[in-house]
Amino acid sequence: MSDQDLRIGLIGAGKMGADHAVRIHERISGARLVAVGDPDVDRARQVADGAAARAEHDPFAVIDASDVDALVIASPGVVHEPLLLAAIERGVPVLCEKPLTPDSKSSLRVVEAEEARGKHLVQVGFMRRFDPEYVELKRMLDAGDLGRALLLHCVHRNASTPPGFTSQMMIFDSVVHEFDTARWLLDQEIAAVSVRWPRSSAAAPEGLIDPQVVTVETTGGVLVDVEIFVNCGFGYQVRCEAVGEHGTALVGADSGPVVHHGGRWGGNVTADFRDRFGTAFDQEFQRWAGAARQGGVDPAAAGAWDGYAAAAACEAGVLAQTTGARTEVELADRPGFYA
Ligand SMILES: NC(=O)c1ccc[n+]([C@@H]2O[C@H](COP(=O)([O-])OP(=O)(O)OC[C@H]3O[C@@H](n4cnc5c(N)ncnc54)[C@H](O)[C@@H]3O)[C@@H](O)[C@H]2O)c1
Ligand SMILES: O[C@H]1[C@H](O)[C@@H](O)[C@H](O)[C@@H](O)[C@H]1O
Repeated sequence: MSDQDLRIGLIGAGKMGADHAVRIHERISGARLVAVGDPDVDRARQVADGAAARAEHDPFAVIDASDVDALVIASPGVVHEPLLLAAIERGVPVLCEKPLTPDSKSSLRVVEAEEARGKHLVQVGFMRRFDPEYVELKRMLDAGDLGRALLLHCVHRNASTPPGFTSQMMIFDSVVHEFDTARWLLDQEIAAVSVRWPRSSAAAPEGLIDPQVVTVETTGGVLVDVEIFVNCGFGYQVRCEAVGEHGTALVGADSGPVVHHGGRWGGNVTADFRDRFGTAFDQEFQRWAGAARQGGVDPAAAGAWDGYAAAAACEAGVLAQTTGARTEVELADRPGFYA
């Protein structure tokens, strides 16, 4: 610990907040956790105790604290907007877990507040941008190694869903990652979204349409298909195969030790996102802490505009799911501030 450490306030002490607290405390350098805010103060205390930080039941007490240099928001997406607006007003850098907010209007308000403040302060936790394999795929596409990109085939599978997880959440909580990934990998916007589905898995809770297939058309003429299957039962799997004019590249093929034992061979499937993207989260946080010490955000990360664009694509996706129709994405003009 040093006097130069970035002093971080964490908001939200649930599954993700607890994981990020350990990350800050044990794995990244030049930063330490000083406060944890959660209306469930017992949870806040439990997470804070593990990192020698203090607990607050009011998240705004963390945002306003004079010993907090930067914020991590890991509360549910529906409560992000007021927290982000308060952080922007205070002028502190903030790493906000995805989604920026759950709808495009509130996301645009965050974008406008940041632009009015005149400083890039908001980073959105689309951690795939820091996964070594995705970074290599992005490099190949940028360099034109595969020729022009034509298709992305994406697979996004979760073992199971928590209670209350809805068909709409499969778009704005899960496929939001693929919307960001496609925009980032291709340097194109999402133009239109369509959603179809087969019969539901018997493992899907009552009322959940699972799996679904989301088709995305980009402004540059690339077609992206996403299988979202959130009760696949066997583990966490995220894949993306890019098809270019001269070749293909696949990210997320199973890797790790191949074990031969007891007359069988095979390997392990990761259990969840913490497992599969642990390295990406660590890298995301380390780089963000470095940028936040200088008062800003990491240019390699998703910013507020990216969060807004992903929210607009989600909105089109949810509408497409409801109406069954191909739905165009409505996007505001991109301000020069986000060029
Ligand atoms: N990047 C990823 O892969 C990934 C994975 C999981 C979750 N997430 C995101 O992380 C965020 C948190 O998800 P989670 O799974 O940890 O949820 P969770 O339900 O486990 O925890 C959320 C916590 O936030 C607290 N909370 C509720 N309202 C709050 C408020 N107004 N201020 C402060 N805290 C509040 C709750 O008491 C709870 O402790 C969500 O935005 C989610 O989408 C991202
Ligand atoms: O909030 C989680 C998280 O974003 C995971 O990365 C994603 O795989 C899940 O589908 C989603 O529910």
